[in-house]
Amino acid sequence: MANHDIFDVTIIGGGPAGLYSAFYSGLRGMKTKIIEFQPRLGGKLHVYPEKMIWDVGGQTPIRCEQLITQLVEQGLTFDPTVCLDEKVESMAKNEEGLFVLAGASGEVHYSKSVIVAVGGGILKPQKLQIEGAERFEVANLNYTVKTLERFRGSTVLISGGGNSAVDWANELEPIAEKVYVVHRKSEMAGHEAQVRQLLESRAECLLDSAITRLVASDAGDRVELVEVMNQVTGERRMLPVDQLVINHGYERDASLLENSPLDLETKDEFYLKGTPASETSVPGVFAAGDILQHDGKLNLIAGTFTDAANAVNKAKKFIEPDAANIAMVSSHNDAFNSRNQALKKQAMR
Ligand SMILES: Cc1cc2nc3c(=O)[nH]c(=O)nc-3n(C[C@H](O)[C@H](O)[C@H](O)COP(=O)(O)OP(=O)(O)OC[C@H]3O[C@@H](n4cnc5c(N)ncnc54)[C@H](O)[C@@H]3O)c2cc1C
Repeated sequence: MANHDIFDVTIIGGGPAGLYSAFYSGLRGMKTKIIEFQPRLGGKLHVYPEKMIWDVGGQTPIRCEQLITQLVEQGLTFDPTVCLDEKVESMAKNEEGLFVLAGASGEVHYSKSVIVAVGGGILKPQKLQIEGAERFEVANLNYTVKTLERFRGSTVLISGGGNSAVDWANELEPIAEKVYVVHRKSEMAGHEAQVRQLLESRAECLLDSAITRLVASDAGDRVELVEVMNQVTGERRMLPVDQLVINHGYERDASLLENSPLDLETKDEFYLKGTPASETSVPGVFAAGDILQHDGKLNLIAGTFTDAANAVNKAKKFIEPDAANIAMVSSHNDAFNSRNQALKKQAMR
């Protein structure tokens, strides 16, 4: 036990809630670790990096990708320990009162307090159910639209009919050579205005249809033709494509809370039932972001920041009962003295 590094707070999840928690716990002088399943920080924002975000206070419209960069930079201000590619499989408490987090890597993480910031859990895109499809993933089979530029001047086939599929089709339509949208139902399921925009655009929507076959290029690494079958008429079409985008929703891995032998009260069998001050039913375990549920909960990026600051303040009091309830505001906080001087020097250059 003595060989293990013990953290004041361990944050599970590196999305907006986890990153702001890391910033704020650093501000409160806590020894902080952040554990993220994905190979990068930023959370669910990586699902929509090209979208413009308008509803984060103090940010004029900002590309989500830029917001990720800023959130990460702020989250790392106080140099927390960051473990990427690590899934926390369970949380328990040992006889010494420490939280013990079991990582899928085999590593065990020890902490005096925990902030659960896992959002909607681990999201994995539903894969295209065609044998051998995975071999095209490096070349032109995509599960997200990371940059619009990748699709400029291309013939793109999007499979899916929900909000994201409709959104991507609308964004790609003006820059792509041709956009096909293949959806297995007879109507698109996205927001009404966006569906109308799509139906009135140059994009061709193939409803009641599904992908039945992929034909590879001569080199075998790219999809060249996609066979689409109308499930009502049985008609099959072979469509030449440059890029294929699959948006069939996400599988959600919510096993963390199920596997944890702590008396954590949940809501709708997944969310952590908590207080507006980010406390859960287990002392020492706090929650922030989309995973936290209470009557006043705001499921926005902006809401994650308040949750995070509350969670950190409560965690600080949990491990140091005599600590102040909240941190000194940043404009008067000594933690920034040397950084402010460096910034001033930089501005004078
Ligand atoms: C398409 C789309 C558009 C959106 N647009 C907006 C918008 O314009 N404005 C707005 O305010 N909000 C928007 N949202 C909502 C916003 O993205 C979420 O509210 C926000 O990401 C929640 O942040 P979070 O940190 O709680 O969770 P997440 O961003 O989901 O991050 C949670 C992180 O925890 C990790 N994790 C989960 N389980 C484990 C585990 N066991 N071990 C280790 N790591 C784990 C996940 O990999 C993930 O990185 C949008 C959401 C979507 C899907």
